[in-house]
Amino acid sequence: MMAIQWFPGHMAKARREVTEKLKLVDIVFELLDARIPVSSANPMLDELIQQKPRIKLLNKADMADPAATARWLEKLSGGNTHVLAIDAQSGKGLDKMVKLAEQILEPKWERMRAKGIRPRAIRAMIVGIPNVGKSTLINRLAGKNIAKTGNTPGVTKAQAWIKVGKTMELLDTPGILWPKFEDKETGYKLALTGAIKDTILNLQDVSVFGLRFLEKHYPGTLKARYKLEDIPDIVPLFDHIGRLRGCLRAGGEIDYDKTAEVIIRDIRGMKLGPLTFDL
Ligand SMILES: Nc1nc2c(ncn2[C@@H]2O[C@H](COP(=O)(O)OP(=O)(O)OP(=O)(O)O)[C@@H](O)[C@H]2O)c(=O)[nH]1
Repeated sequence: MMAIQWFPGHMAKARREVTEKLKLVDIVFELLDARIPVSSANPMLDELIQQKPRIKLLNKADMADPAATARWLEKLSGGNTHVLAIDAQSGKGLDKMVKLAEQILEPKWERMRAKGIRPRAIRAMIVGIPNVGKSTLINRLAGKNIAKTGNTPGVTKAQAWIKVGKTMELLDTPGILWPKFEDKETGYKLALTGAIKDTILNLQDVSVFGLRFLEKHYPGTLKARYKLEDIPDIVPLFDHIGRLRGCLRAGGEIDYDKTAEVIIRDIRGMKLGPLTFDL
């Protein structure tokens, strides 16, 4: 995972790089995290892409609440927006993304054929925030490990294309854009899904947000995981989980930092099952 701190200079550079790459492609795959389809979007992408065809991919669908994913697929698609749920790690849904791209670009290809131009491969790129699964997806589509994780600042290199089947060529490096920094809640969701570094937010705050979210939206799951009859207030809840999981200091007191880590690790590690945080 790339450890990016998004300072204004980095944002400007990322924007420039994505803008350059966009000129080379016919279609953009916007990779989103199926657990946070709204919070994992980059706030500037619409402006950068403008009228270029785009397919939104809800990745890590295996980690998201299937009912919520079904609702998001319906809600986000319509008009010019196409959405698919995928799982880049296992490869689920990837055949559909190539077919959908062919379908979207068919009118353009038809026009080329009508002018007597021999159709070339569709050129595509992947964009997304850190840790959303860009490299995993590129590697999957390539069928071998040729996509590199991360990039080297200051080193400009020629773009290389990966052949995906007979009809598509994919840029071998993804466009990396920053996540939203709009409000605390978005930040917590990004932290719970591993999109931002653990040092950016206070882990106790992140875990408290997680527990309150679970209490509200997935109470049965919360109770089952931590052997609760009822869900108590936040401090006794922390005490209970800390004791249950052995997060204790030398004197026997509950170690809240450790407890927070355990809760976050449980959520990220799917110990509470598949969850969606944008509902
Ligand atoms: N469960 C699950 N995990 C996934 C999926 N796709 C990617 N991952 C995992 O998510 C983590 C991040 O994946 P990467 O492919 O490195 O993400 P990236 O977007 O290239 O990350 P950066 O290099 O930070 O920009 C890895 O641990 C992957 O194994 C998926 O569909 N399901």
